[in-house]
Amino acid sequence: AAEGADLLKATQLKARKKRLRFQRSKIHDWGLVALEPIEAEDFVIEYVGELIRPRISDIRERQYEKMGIGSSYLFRLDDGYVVDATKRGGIARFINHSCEPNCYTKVISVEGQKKIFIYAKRHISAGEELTYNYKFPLEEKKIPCHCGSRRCRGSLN
Ligand SMILES: Nc1ncnc2c1ncn2[C@@H]1O[C@H](CN(CC[C@H](N)C(=O)O)CC2CN(CCC(c3ccccc3)c3ccccc3)C2)[C@@H](O)[C@H]1O
Repeated sequence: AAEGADLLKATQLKARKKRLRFQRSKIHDWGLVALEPIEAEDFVIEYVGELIRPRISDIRERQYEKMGIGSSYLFRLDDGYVVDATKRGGIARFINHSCEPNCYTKVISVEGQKKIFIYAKRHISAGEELTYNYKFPLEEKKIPCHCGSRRCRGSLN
């Protein structure tokens, strides 16, 4: 808990709002682009959504599949909890996956409330699309990856 609070304070200190914009992506549909340079390890944005329990997320996942909107505004946490950005989400839900990402995610629990923060893995120039590794579990049905990086694994899952 202490570690979470310190990390949250450090994040808030470094969290001078980064100017970001969602726009058409070369990777997939819409993506999130940095409008200003971002330094390595800088806090970029929080993945905001509703924190839902595993059972609820299964029900919603089936709902979204039925509505044909895919389940991927869902950010799965290690303990099975899910942050669902489908209905009430921040623009972080537009960040695409890359096999050589320029950001990484960190889950911090503060007073029992889990928050997902996205940090820069390296210096990001203005105009670059933000990406992180989705770390999707391996599945039979592959989603081809269009990240375009040299060491692309070819699929998201
Ligand atoms: N490297 C990559 N290579 C190939 N594909 C990649 C890569 N990275 C991400 N993706 C794709 O992006 C997905 C993740 N995505 C990241 C952002 C995305 N680019 C986007 O433009 O939304 C968020 C999800 C995309 N979905 C959109 C639903 C939308 C909808 C559905 C049907 C018809 C119209 C609209 C919807 C709208 C309103 C409410 C609910 C759903 C959610 C991955 O699951 C994968 O399909």
